Amino acid sequence: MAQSTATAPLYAGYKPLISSVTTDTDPDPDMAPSLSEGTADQPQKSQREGEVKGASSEAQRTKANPNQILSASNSSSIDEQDEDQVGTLPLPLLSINRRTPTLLPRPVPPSSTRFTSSYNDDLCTCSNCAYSSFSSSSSSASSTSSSSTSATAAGTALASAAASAVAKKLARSVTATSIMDMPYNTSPSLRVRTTSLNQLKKTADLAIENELHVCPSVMSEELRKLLPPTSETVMTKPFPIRGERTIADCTTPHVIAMVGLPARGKTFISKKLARYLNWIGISTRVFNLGEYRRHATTAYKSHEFFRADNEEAMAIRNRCANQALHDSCDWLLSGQGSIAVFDATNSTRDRRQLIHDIVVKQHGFRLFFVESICDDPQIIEQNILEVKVSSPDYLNMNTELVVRDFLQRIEHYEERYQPIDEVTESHLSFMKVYNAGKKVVVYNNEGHVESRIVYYLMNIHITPRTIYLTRHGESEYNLSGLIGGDSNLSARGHQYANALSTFIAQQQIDGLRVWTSWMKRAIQTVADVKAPQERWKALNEIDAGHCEEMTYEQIKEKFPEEFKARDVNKFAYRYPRGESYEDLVARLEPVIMELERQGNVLVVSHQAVLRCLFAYFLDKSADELPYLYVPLHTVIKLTPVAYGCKVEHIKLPIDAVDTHRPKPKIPGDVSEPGLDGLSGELVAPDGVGKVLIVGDDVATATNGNGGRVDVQAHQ
Ligand SMILES: O=P(O)(O)OC[C@H]1O[C@@](CO)(OP(=O)(O)O)[C@@H](O)[C@@H]1O
Repeated sequence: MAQSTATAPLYAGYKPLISSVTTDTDPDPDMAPSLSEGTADQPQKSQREGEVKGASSEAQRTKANPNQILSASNSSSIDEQDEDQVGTLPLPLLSINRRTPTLLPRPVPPSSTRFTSSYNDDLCTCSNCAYSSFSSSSSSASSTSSSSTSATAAGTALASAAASAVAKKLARSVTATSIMDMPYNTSPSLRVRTTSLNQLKKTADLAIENELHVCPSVMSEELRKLLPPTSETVMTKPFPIRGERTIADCTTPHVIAMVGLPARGKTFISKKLARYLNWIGISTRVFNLGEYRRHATTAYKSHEFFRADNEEAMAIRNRCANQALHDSCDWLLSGQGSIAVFDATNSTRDRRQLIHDIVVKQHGFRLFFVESICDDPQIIEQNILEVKVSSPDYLNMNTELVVRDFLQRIEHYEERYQPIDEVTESHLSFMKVYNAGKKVVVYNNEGHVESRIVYYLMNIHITPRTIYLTRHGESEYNLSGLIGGDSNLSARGHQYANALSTFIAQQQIDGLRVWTSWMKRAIQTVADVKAPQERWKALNEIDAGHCEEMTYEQIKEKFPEEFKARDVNKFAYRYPRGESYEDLVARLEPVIMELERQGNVLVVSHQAVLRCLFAYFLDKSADELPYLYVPLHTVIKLTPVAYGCKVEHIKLPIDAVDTHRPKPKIPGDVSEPGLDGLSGELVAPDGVGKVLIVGDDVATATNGNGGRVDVQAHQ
């Protein structure tokens, strides 16, 4: 609804031009009352002038207010618009006017079937299928159609109706074409949409140029391709990208409420899910009830606190739950975020009903429950040992005591636990994950965001594994400071390839798989690595478009404004005819999804691509992402632990140039330090990361042992 309200101003100024459409004697006054305002006698010349004037003022308006364009560009908003408003656009109506006499009479559909979003349902103007579109229409429509072959007065009226209908359809196209005037810096998502809207414009032009009355079913293949998108032809990217989601997919805030007994991995799921959603551009925050409880109470003493008959404690727990839930909703209401994950046990029906009342009934948000069910004692014990022993609740308590206390805590919850029930809670939307993903049940899945969450949670696993990330060896272009391209490795790059294969062999990694981009420098780097290899085009380096194979200095000289713009917002900046980091994240989503499914993997890719992958594992923001330090000749070892990821940097001792360009203080400045020598920092997040430099023996072995490297000091 908000969308159609927002689109209204786009049409507001066009009423006078409607007067040019006079042959439309639409029998249905609801359809387009404004269409009857004009006269048939106005000369075509003035009509054309009006047409041009209208078009240019439309363009100006469009430029002036991209927000309106946003609304208009949304295909659903176009489809849902008030037909009156749509019918007021001038441009194609004139063309239709000229061609009206050639239109064949055809049946008028019942008003309820008119102007649906698919052209297959449109009024068809060819004699071939006068009946086909509306074969199920009312009998009066059918009887009208029986006389369609004779050019009677009724037929003429019908032809006008048809012309009007087609005009309206084209009016939509013209509404859409105005989007082509959008400013260059419009969000990438809109620019992608423009592609399909360009098609709409061509549709209008071509349809006018060609025989407008030709039915899609008899149109040439080429012309049909240019028709407005239908559910079959609609052009979208495989994955929407950051920012776009917040506009399009996530307009309704969501609360994801966890359900389950303690030690069922709820916090693991919450944190991991939030990391993923933030990475794909949906602002997400976890509200953990345990933290509220710790804040509201003095030091935790024992499981007694969680007894169902401990009224005092129960009052505190309920207060904390209310507070956490209200904070989640307030955060969503403030517009800072799109998804709040309410990480609590929510283990009774009453609690879930309360959440539903507040989230859905009071605020009108979407609510999705994720219940984690686990009856595998091994998984539960592992969970307690991994995350509960180090919990602030159990500071300085020995492991055995912790396990015993925690198991008793679980028992208290079990007394009152009511798993989500499909019958009594059939109004809820939820998924159940059994034994860390062995089985998944989805119920009342309500939309795109939920679907993505379900898909993601179906892919993650908790089997221990390690991911190794490395850039290719130093390339010839790295040596000369050129970006992009597809050059070979330098001599030192080949040395790194040798050292890497030895290092990997030394690690004796179980079931290792090697993934590389399609670029020569990446493939050459793993030539000697003994493991199954896969090439991913998605791992190719960022496409620098017109700036490919140039140095930063050359870009600055040739495209100074572009160069500066990239420094201002490196994440969102898209190279002319190339890509942005934002695009990269979208392109890499399938890679992340597959990485989540896999065991041990070595990924050999490029500076920008690895920054994106690294940011996912390290939960880095869009601002930090394009500046993460990913130096050459260094292996980044990622080991998932508890709620995060352990990071180790293993630098193999082969020199390489430093290609990192830190964010300059002044956008566009290339004189900043950092272009030579080490400029970035190896990231050691949360104190768990380590920088490891492999000993000199590797270099010696590389040089003096026919490529057989003896790697040792990397633990
Ligand atoms: O985004 P910035 O910091 O420019 O880094 C990306 C650049 O890194 C480079 C090297 O400069 O990657 P790589 O050598 O890993 O393929 C370029 O090809 C690429 O354009």
